[in-house]
Amino acid sequence: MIVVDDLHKHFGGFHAVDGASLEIAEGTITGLIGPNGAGKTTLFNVIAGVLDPTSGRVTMDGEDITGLPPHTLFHKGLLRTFQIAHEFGSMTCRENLMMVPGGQSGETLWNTWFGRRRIADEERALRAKADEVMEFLTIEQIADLKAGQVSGGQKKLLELGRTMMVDAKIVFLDEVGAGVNRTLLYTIADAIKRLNEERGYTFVVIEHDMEFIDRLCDPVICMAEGKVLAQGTLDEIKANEQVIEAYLGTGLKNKDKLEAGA
Ligand SMILES: Nc1ncnc2c1ncn2[C@@H]1O[C@H](COP(=O)(O)OP(=O)(O)OP(=O)(O)O)[C@@H](O)[C@H]1O
Repeated sequence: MIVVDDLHKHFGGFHAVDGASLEIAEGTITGLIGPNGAGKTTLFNVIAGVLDPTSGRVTMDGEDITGLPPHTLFHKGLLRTFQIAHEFGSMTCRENLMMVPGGQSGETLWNTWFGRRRIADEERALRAKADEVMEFLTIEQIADLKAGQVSGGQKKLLELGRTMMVDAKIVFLDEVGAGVNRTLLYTIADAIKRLNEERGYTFVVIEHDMEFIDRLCDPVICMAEGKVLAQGTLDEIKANEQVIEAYLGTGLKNKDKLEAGA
């Protein structure tokens, strides 16, 4: 589905992504792990059009999507979750979801004058969709709360919910579990699994929590120093000499991360 071929992203003389090549198969929940500074987020940002690559190629279903801007990729069904921006914190959770689909009729002056009925119909449909998404994620109870007031975990579910407002094919999740308690972490993992199984979403998940990765991901790809080191099941990755060395090379704290959940 996604093929990344010899991708480079340099910041000045620093090679954050240094010739990474990998494939994401349709229908998988692929885990992306690696020690701090391995280049995972930078790789995500290049694939999702947030950063231009220095060189290399990204294709989606055979089509070259290298360097396409996020909104173009969004319309192709490739999404990357973002934290709910501060300025949207004063809107309700439902409104945050309703804002997602672009190109609504209400956006043009013509429609403002002549299309009131259509706008009302679209708003009703959007509201129903938002409510359906919140029900799927079991967060109906926060619909009318301001997004800035809900817990960190609920915010993560809301971020995931934003990807459900459009027909996403592949979703990139960057540490959705960070700073979230275990119970909510499992709720998030469960939602990801159900979206994968019931709605056919493909996921790529960056995560440091190995238990989370273990629960969800197959295959797992390990990066270090801007390169892909290994790909396989989590057990294969954990047993890989190069992977162990890469984690050790960046200090014991990282090695503990690899072993956590073993
Ligand atoms: N805009 C930038 N300018 C300069 N250096 C950057 C920039 N963005 C990232 N880097 C550097 O690139 C390297 C890779 O960073 P990146 O965030 O992609 O790693 P990561 O694997 O996601 O790490 P972590 O697990 O800690 O989030 C880091 O050394 C980082 O400091």
